[in-house]
Amino acid sequence: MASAKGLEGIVATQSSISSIIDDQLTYVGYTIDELAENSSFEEVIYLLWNLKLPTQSELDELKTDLAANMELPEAIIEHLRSYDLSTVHPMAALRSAVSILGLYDEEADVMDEVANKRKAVRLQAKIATIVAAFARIRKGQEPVKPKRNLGFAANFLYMLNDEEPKDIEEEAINKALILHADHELNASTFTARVCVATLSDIYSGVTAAIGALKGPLHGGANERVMAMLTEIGDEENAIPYIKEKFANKEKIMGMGHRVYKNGDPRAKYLRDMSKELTKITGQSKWYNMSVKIEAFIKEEKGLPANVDFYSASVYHSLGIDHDLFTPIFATSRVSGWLAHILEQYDNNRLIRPRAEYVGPKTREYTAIENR
Ligand SMILES: CC(=O)SCCNC(=O)CCNC(=O)[C@H](O)C(C)(C)COP(=O)(O)OP(=O)(O)OC[C@H]1O[C@@H](n2cnc3c(N)ncnc32)[C@H](O)[C@@H]1OP(=O)(O)O
Ligand SMILES: O=C([O-])CC(=O)C(=O)O
Repeated sequence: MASAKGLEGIVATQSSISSIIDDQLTYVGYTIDELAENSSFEEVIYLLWNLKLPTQSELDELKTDLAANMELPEAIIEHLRSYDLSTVHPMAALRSAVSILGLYDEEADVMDEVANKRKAVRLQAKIATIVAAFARIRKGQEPVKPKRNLGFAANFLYMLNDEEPKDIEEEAINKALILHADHELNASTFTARVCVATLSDIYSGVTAAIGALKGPLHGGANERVMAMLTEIGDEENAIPYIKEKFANKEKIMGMGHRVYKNGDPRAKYLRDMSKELTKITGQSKWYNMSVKIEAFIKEEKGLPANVDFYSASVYHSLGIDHDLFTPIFATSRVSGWLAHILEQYDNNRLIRPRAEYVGPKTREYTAIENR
């Protein structure tokens, strides 16, 4: 039985949600380009969960439902307050809070399709609030309740900053949320599907997925990109810094991808946003540095920038704390996880691959006193 390390190239399921073909990403057949240019995040959520674009009234209903479900049970706020706020990473806080959220949902273990869709709305809505509330609590600020008249992107920024965002800020977050929403069988989505294929509940699936997204080889890379840019500090240090990383055989965060070998189609939108936003904030150096690094790594190693690379300078320009970058990714990707969870339930079979055994051949047991 031969194995494929990291399951590279293995087709593990069929899915109607998103596809990556010839370096083009589509959600339910619509290119990411059309969606990024024209749609709202709520429209994309509807698309991923229903496999069709909403009519205006369907979209209005989803928006109303999401806004109505954003508020957190007081018990979750109390849990967030109880963490060691000086050390707990927001992704760890989010992972734990989502698990705890399941304890307060009477329908958590109800498995019918309609109840699962209701839970999907509740989870999608509340994850944004958990991220914003935790960010404020750890600064000694009170959490801000969502406003029913704001869209998802604007509400998230409002709850984070206690101030309604400017149009350009709302547009940037809306586009980033669209671009991160789904990505075929990435590691966290696969994790979610493996979990719920045992017929475990939605909260377990999303909790497991958050754990997988947190790692630096996946969603956790965006925070580390900003740490790297900060360490580099100035444009002229960029190439010597990367050369040293190469000499030490260290990986450059935000570069490379398992599937895209010629370029991640999401990166160009984030690159453009980074250019615009860093210019507005008078901090073009982050963009200039990023462009230099991207070109050098492409030239030296043939590796493209992935979605995490330019999202770092985009979120930084919006004044967002660096350790919230991956939780923002989760706030978007939960829409994709939920779509895949619903799809998995719809046509389920336990996911249980095999391992190629490479340990010692069968041996005789030695009694403990003779070892
Ligand atoms: C949303 C997302 O999850 S996007 C990915 C976010 N993750 C990152 O940005 C972390 C940095 N990137 C990486 O670690 C990898 O490119 C991954 C994890 C994304 C993909 O990994 P894999 O498909 O397993 O590629 P793998 O690690 O085998 O790399 C192939 C070769 O390219 C090199 N390589 C890949 N990525 C990088 C990188 N970022 N920096 C330097 N070298 C790299 C590897 O060292 C390896 O070289 P070798 O053949 O000489 O040993
Ligand atoms: O697909 C992957 O392996 C990682 C990725 O880009 C994502 O999850 O958006």
